[in-house]
Amino acid sequence: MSRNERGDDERSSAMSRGNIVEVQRVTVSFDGFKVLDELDFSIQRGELRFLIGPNGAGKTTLLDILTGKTKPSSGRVVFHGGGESGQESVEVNRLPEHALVRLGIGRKFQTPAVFGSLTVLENLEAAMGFRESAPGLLRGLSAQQEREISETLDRVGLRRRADVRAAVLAHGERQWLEIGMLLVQQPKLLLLDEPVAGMTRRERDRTGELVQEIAKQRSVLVVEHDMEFVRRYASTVTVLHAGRRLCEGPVEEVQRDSKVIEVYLGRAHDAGHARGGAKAPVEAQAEER
Ligand SMILES: Nc1ncnc2c1ncn2[C@@H]1O[C@H](COP(=O)(O)OP(=O)(O)OP(=O)(O)O)[C@@H](O)[C@H]1O
Repeated sequence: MSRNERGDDERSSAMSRGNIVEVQRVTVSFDGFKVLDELDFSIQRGELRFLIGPNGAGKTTLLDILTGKTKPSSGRVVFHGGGESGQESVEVNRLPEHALVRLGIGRKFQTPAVFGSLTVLENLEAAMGFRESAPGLLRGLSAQQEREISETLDRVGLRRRADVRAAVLAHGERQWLEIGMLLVQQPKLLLLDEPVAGMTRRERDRTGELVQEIAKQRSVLVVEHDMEFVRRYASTVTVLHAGRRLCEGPVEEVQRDSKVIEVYLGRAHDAGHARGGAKAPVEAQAEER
């Protein structure tokens, strides 16, 4: 190996030490159509990353790849949060979804998956139980776990709603409860799919602050169409288009990029006439409800 090659190798291993997950030349094809096209993508430890792009760009498919729901046609996904140390590299494609959840890849879908008949507190306890093995569950929660649940109630702002049944929560509260349920499972990488969809402005602001708070302790990837929210709470943004990375960088740079304006942001001003069936970013939701 030449000195140059060794240098490249060392640099790439130094880079991967800083990354929690790496998507390496991943292609996903459905009926010969490439939804992800030799995509390279990574997220650093402790990073808050936003992912935007027109409809059909492959954003959801990328989340599916990261959680093991969809297996790539080629390429690989490496999660650097495995093993006892929480630093070991694990190949995502080789593990079933539930194993990846236990390893620390947590995902929140657009529709909250909370138990309506249970209270907020009971939902958090149930989620904590999922972290445990069956014998652990039978022993009940430890004092430490109860402390964690209590801290989570404060973090997601649901302390005063602890004994309320989840079925009667407001839309925003239900979303925060689900985020809380993910947090008690201690994910190292948290994936949020359009977390502010359908929220009022106040709920969006609280969610933005919550997401930034969470990202101080773990890596977070947020898929979002609401550009007002992205501008306000994102630092680094990746723009996906036709299964490839179109642009990546600070939000101020990304929104000035002519390619991004052409394929995505420009459509905000032409929402009713978006080309190729693409949906415009949700600027209108920024209005006070
Ligand atoms: N299981 C599947 N079988 C066939 N085609 C699929 C499947 N899943 C996704 N696709 C196609 O892959 C493309 C990308 O879809 P994907 O949902 O990843 O895009 P997206 O960027 O998340 O879009 P949106 O913003 O609308 O959620 C779309 O054309 C979609 O129809």
